[in-house]
Amino acid sequence: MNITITDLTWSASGKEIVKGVTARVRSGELAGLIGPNGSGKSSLLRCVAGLRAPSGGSIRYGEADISGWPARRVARAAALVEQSAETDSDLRVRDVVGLGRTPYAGRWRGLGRADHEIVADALARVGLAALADRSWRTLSGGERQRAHLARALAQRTDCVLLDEPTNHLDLRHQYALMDLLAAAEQTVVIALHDLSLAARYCDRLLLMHGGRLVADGAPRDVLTPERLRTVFGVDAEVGGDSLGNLTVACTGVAAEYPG
Ligand SMILES: Nc1ncnc2c1ncn2[C@@H]1O[C@H](COP(=O)(O)OP(=O)(O)OP(=O)(O)O)[C@@H](O)[C@H]1O
Repeated sequence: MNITITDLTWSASGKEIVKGVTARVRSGELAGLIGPNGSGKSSLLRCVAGLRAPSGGSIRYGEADISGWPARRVARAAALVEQSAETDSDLRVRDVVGLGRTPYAGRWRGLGRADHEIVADALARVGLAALADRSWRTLSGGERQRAHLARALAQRTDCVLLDEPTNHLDLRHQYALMDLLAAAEQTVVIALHDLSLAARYCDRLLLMHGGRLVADGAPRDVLTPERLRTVFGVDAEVGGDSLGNLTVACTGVAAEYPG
């Protein structure tokens, strides 16, 4: 399913935070949302996930404008993994992942057999099958992050939106997560700080700066040394590894950075 964002604006506390963003993520694409701290990535993702009502513009899933959609309808189309998604109560891991089935549950009934199978499959895909009956409280940060991804997978949506899902993960799990997303048939938008991961895995990159979308294209077109200096404030070398993957190596803080 395509996600079409048209002239999207979102304001909070009287301040415009997302400023007229227009972009289209095509069905099945893995799109990376990059930009410095405070550039508006999470705000944009939350609008796309229907959790924030835009102050202007529109978001369409396929041909349908989602404004006015009830949360349950949005949750059947797009799953969001938030940056520090917390789950307070002392649930088992499989119960937390089972929350992904909520948009499909009847009012008075719990999960059915098919739901339990979907939960087990999602846990297996993120490598957490062995921890299914563990208490949520006992999980490490990285295990929690993977369980939140499993919850999103269990939601069985056409779109998956992820806000910095790699930030607690060790290297192997970062690459495993990106492999999983790259192989997924869903439309994926992922906010990432790690530009090497973004360069290697994403079909295209959306670069945010100061609430605006300042570049949108293939990683090798977006990640130029000039943009890394002016947008991120770093000096960097953009090159390739022996497998032909694009690489970004920061060499230091740029001497001049307008912010
Ligand atoms: N509810 C709010 N009220 C006021 N300001 C907000 C609100 N939500 C976000 N902001 C501000 O909007 C800006 C963009 O925030 P956002 O979280 O979208 O950035 P980000 O690119 O995801 O940053 P990071 O990389 O640090 O996670 C920040 O300056 C933030 O302080």
